[in-house]
Amino acid sequence: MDPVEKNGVIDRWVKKHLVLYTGATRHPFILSIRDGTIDFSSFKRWLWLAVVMGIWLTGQDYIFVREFVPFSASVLLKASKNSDDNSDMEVILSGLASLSDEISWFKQEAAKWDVPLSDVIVHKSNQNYCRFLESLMLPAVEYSVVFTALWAIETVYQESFSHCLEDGSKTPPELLEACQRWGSEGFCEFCCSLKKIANRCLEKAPDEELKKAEVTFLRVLELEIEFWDMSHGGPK
Ligand SMILES: Cc1ncc(CNC=O)c(N)n1
Repeated sequence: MDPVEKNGVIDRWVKKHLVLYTGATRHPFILSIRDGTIDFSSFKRWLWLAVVMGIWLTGQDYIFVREFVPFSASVLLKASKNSDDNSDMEVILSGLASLSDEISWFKQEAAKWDVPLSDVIVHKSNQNYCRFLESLMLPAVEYSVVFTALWAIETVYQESFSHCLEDGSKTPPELLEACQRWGSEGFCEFCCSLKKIANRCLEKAPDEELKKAEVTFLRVLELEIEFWDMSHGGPK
């Protein structure tokens, strides 16, 4: 593939796999937070459900994030060894710093709702996702491949939650704080930095590696959809 054609790999992939991408970033769970698409008689019940599901997913997300931290650290390690740009490390490090903040927030939320995080039972979909992260932590997995995963994981959350904050959304106030965590301007800029780095790495990647990164991108989208799907399965 000639270099011009490789430009903006990420945008090309998003366009090519738009159905799956939209499936992850506009999942019915997210749309139900945003739209309040319900008849008014059941509004209270819906609000209650949304809040309960939000809290339950928070417990699952806490478990996910505890696996996502070592994954991000493994990307950092690869950056220190393979990257030709020193600023990659700073971007990854800032991501790790916000994960530290996020873990404290999860604990605080759990205390507020009186749900002990130590008792959370890991859902099968979440377990699959954590296993996938583990497989990416192996030293042999290329920097461009893991970076694509990092970009995709963060961006699905950013796009989903910023959608819940757009004008006209009817997000329950109890969930606003969660939405602001990932829907904020700052997190959006962070995802943009991730995208630039991912594009830079992918432009230089040999075709074989590029194929692997694309498959990894699709796997993240599927796993994110399955993560949201837990909201109608409930605790299992
Ligand atoms: C399932 C999932 N995907 C992405 C994120 C966002 N990254 C870190 O917080 C998250 N918390 N959980």
